[in-house]
Amino acid sequence: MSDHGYILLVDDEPAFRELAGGWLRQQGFRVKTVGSTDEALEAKKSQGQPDLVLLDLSLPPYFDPQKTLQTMPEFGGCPVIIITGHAERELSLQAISQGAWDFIAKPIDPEMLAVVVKRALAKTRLEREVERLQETSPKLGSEKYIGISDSAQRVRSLIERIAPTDVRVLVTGPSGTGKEVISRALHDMSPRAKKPFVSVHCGAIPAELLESELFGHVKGAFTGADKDKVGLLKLADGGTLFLDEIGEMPVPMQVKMLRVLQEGSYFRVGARELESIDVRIISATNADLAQLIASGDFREDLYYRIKGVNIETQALHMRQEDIPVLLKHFIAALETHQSRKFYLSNEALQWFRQRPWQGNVRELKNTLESVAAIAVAGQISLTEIQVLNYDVTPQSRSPILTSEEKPVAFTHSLDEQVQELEIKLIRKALDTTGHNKTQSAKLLGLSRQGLIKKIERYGLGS
Ligand SMILES: Nc1ncnc2c1ncn2[C@@H]1O[C@H](COP(=O)(O)OP(=O)(O)OP(=O)(O)O)[C@@H](O)[C@H]1O
Repeated sequence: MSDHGYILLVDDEPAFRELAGGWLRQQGFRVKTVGSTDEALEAKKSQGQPDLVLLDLSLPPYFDPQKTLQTMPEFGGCPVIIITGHAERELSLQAISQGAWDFIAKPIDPEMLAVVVKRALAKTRLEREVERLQETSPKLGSEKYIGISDSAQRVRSLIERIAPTDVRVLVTGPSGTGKEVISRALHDMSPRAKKPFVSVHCGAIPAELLESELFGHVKGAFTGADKDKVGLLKLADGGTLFLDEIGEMPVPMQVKMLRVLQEGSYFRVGARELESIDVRIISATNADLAQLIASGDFREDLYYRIKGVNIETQALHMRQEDIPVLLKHFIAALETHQSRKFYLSNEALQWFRQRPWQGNVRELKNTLESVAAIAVAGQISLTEIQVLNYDVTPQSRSPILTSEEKPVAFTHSLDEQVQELEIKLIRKALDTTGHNKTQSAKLLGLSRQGLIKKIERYGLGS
């Protein structure tokens, strides 16, 4: 097969087919010529999807250009170039408005034909490349878990390594630290990505309903079961089942779940036939499962079945360096969502950096969103934070910057003061990251190259 591309030429004039087909073959294209739309669709079935279709509009059996135009979508989305008989300009324009890529008028100039065809094939190639990249890009999912700390980087690299496998994963860590974000990323980057991701909050469903929610039931299985019901497990078939707060699953249900994990099969409530499913199980908890096992509230055998690989998240106060990048990420999301810009003052950034954030990233995000909601002209400063009654004591203003901050005096030019501030911030960022330039650049919102230039300019290299 020629790798220049496969062209399907549809025209009812044998002489034209011969001539144009010959030119195109000389140019290195693989060409199939047919005389009607029926034959064209037949050829598509037997010879596969063309990269390009050259289509005469006046074709048997109807010789009706409108009818021919209606067949365009059946060529599977590849570019269609219309061949017009006698300078039918109107018709050609109409064809383009209906999705044709281009048109070319008879008598055809071979050089013109070659140009038009090459341009259309380049489009096909590009589109296929984009599709391929979208399907295979390994980073798309894990990049949603934001952070530059060692802990966040470890989490991302684990996601990338285990997502393509079917290994079971247990995500542990404090509430609001992104356990669900991780679980979704694992699914999005897996071969199951196009199948469902079904999330079950094991503690939120009353114990007596959980079995029927998960496994489904048959009509008449219990009072109120007035029709068959498909369970969440079946809905997740082929995809991922996310068992959130697995530590809260009632013990009798744990026994039933164990069977599913061991055998891949279960009974719907009230049913006699076994159901089989193929799901990947990801579980998450902020509870200490070892302690629950010791107190008899969690089955040890189930623990070993769900554990597979353990991904552990850290409380936000243990990785403060993640706060600026998380804020940047959430602000960008707000900007996209609200189509407006936000500006975070340095002092506000410091305030965000220092809070204990017991509710972790969830609390950070909610707080930012509340403050942004009242930010006049998008300015987020300590004033807005104070208006919402958050504590803004002078200590909470300390930090990166202000511990060394002097009162503003107009003894230096603005440029000099800006430079002084830049030097302080760069030094502080380098100290905070143990002189890691990539991380420092991220903290400062600069490119690595940009940071290196500034370090050289100010003579800050050690
Ligand atoms: N590293 C992160 N990157 C981006 N967003 C994050 C990150 N961590 C948490 N979030 C955001 O914080 C919020 C809480 O995250 P998530 O629900 O995944 O936490 P969780 O650990 O599953 O919480 P819980 O234990 O309470 O269920 C979500 O809005 C999520 O998008």
